[in-house]
Amino acid sequence: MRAAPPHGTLYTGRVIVTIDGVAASGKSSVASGVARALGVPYVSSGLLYRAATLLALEAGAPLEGARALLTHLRAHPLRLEALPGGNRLWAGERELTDELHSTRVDQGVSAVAALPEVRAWVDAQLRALPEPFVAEGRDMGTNVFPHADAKFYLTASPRVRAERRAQERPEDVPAIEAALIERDRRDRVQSAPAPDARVIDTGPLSLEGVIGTILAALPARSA
Ligand SMILES: Nc1ncnc2c1ncn2[C@@H]1O[C@H](COP(=O)(O)OP(=O)(O)OP(=O)(O)O)[C@@H](O)[C@H]1O
Ligand SMILES: Nc1ccn([C@@H]2O[C@H](COP(=O)(O)O)[C@@H](O)[C@H]2O)c(=O)n1
Repeated sequence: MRAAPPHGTLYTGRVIVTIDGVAASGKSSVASGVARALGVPYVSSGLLYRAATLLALEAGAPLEGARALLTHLRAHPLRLEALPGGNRLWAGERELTDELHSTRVDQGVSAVAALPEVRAWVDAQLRALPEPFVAEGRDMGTNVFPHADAKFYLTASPRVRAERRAQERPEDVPAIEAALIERDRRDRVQSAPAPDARVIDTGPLSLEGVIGTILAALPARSA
């Protein structure tokens, strides 16, 4: 069932909203809430990088070797399923979703995401998606959808993000914080906010507060 959108109409037609930000800043939770309110799907670009990383780790392929990785991806095509309740990632008949947020994928994914060939592979899949949708990641508003209708960029201090993530992971807060800082450093090249993005510090806000801030900032649409 679709939630009521903020302006009394569902978003329809060719509309893209981008939500980028640093690691664990709330991108997927916020994108999901915004998309539900608008009655549109959301897509988590990070899942494609995570899935490529998981397959490479399982195959024992070097994470820095684009050629071997892309050969593997062509042999095992990935499918991103953008459902209202969340994104699911499939490799053929096998669902990978629950395996994509492990610590080993967290640690390897930035190396894979640094490969231009892998970025082009992800970008092509995202640009083929039918609008409307909400897209979240690092470079949705800059590189992939520079023409997006509305752009947001989420931040929060490493400590706040680590405390939130500690509810989901076995590691303690200092270890998670150190890993987030390192992942931000490795992802820095593709993680700059778009000049026309609204930057939101989620630190003092609840999840509902961030979602409400974004919905209030969206241009009204007619059905
Ligand atoms: N404003 C908020 N207030 C409280 N908790 C939040 C807020 N935003 C997100 N969270 C919580 O923080 C955690 C991380 O959020 P989420 O997974 O959506 O971040 P992400 O940016 O998509 O992470 P990643 O970059 O690792 O994929 C989740 O447990 C989520 O519920
Ligand atoms: N647009 C994007 C999205 C993600 N990445 C890389 O994938 C990693 C996992 O992404 P999450 O959003 O799930 O944290 C991330 O650390 C980046 O290495 C990217 O480069 N561009």
